[in-house]
Amino acid sequence: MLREIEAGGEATALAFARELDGWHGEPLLTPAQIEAAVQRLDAQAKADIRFAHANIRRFAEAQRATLTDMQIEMAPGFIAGQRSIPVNAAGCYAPGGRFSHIASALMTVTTARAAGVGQITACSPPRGAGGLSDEMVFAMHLAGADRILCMGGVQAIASLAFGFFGLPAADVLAGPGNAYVAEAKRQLFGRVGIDMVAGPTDSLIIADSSADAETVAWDMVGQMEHGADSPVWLVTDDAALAEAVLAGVPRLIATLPEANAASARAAWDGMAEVTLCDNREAMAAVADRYAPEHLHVQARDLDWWLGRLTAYGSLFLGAETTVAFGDKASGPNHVLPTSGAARYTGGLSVLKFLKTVTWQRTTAEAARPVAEVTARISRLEGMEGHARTADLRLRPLPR
Ligand SMILES: NC(=O)c1ccc[n+]([C@@H]2O[C@H](COP(=O)([O-])OP(=O)(O)OC[C@H]3O[C@@H](n4cnc5c(N)ncnc54)[C@H](O)[C@@H]3O)[C@@H](O)[C@H]2O)c1
Ligand SMILES: [Zn+2]
Repeated sequence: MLREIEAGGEATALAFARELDGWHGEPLLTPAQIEAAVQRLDAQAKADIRFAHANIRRFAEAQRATLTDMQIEMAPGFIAGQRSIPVNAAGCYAPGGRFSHIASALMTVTTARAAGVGQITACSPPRGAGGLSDEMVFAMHLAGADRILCMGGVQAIASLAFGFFGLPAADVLAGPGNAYVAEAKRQLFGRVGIDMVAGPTDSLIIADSSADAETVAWDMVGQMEHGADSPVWLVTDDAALAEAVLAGVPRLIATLPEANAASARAAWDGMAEVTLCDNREAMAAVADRYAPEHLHVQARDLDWWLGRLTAYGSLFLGAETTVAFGDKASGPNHVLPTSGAARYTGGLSVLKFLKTVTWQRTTAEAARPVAEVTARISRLEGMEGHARTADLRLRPLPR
């Protein structure tokens, strides 16, 4: 699809949008359409999206503030430094196939804005003949999207990367999506930056005997709603709790609306695991090995767990919080590494939209020792051209 779209251009992207999503409208929203969606949306939805946005922005801005430019004197007169520079253009994908992930729009666009990205395009697939929902448009607009593209799947990712429809070609593509979206981003990586290759969402709960079995079971069921390929794991050192959760989950699933229950049942039957351990160190070792996207601890001594656990996308400490808080509204980003990728990366942050670059500058005097060593190392390597450029710095430069 990527090859076809690159060769065929905008017309091919639009043809896929018609074929796969039944979309016959314009790809880009006009300012009037955005304004109309903002006007139509009810006050409670607006207030809730504003609440979530304010938290996500506050967290992302604090994250940005931890990154300070630096410079050091390597030797008197020789200075080297480091700066963080935002990319020029970002493309932010919010999934919209099964669910309309307005929270993903907030997570990606808000974070790109906090990083200082110049041009941000947000996109999501049309939800029926009306295109994007009013709440999706409101969320994208509030978060600071410069343009809104009503398109999903590979055709959207390609349009962002290649700069179709007058969009600035994206330097970074961010946001979760299904297997087609993830694979398109993976194949484009190198030409553009991406946040990560995201697979189906996963969650692990650590619970000791202080946990409430019904709460643990609900937290598992809630995340199993994502579907058949979304694993949820329970790790416990309390056999009675394990038995109670095993008995409780099917009962709770049955209380959900049928479509959601079907997804949760498929995840429970196909993917879920309960692991019984001897002690908390063994539980921590299991969690580190699974490196879950979401890790929720419902156990005593939360500070011990915070210090001990080393592999997760985002950590939820205590029964008072829940993974859904992070998914929707509490502040830390929900675009997170899945399928064990938390062994080597964290989730979406301002860092994914920033380039950490370095610079150097020197006086002729301070350059001398560096030039001498550079020339000798270059000659050891057989690089005479490099050596000559260093030699030049041992004499006064012509003006
Ligand atoms: N990790 C996270 O932070 C996170 C957060 C939210 C959602 N998600 C994940 O995002 C995914 C959302 O998937 P979705 O499908 O609901 O929405 P989506 O927006 O990712 O995909 C919908 C698009 O898929 C394309 N498509 C459908 N069938 C196709 C086919 N046969 N060939 C080519 N393209 C096709 C269509 O063009 C459509 O626009 C889920 O896997 C969910 O778990 C992850
Ligand atoms: Zn979730």
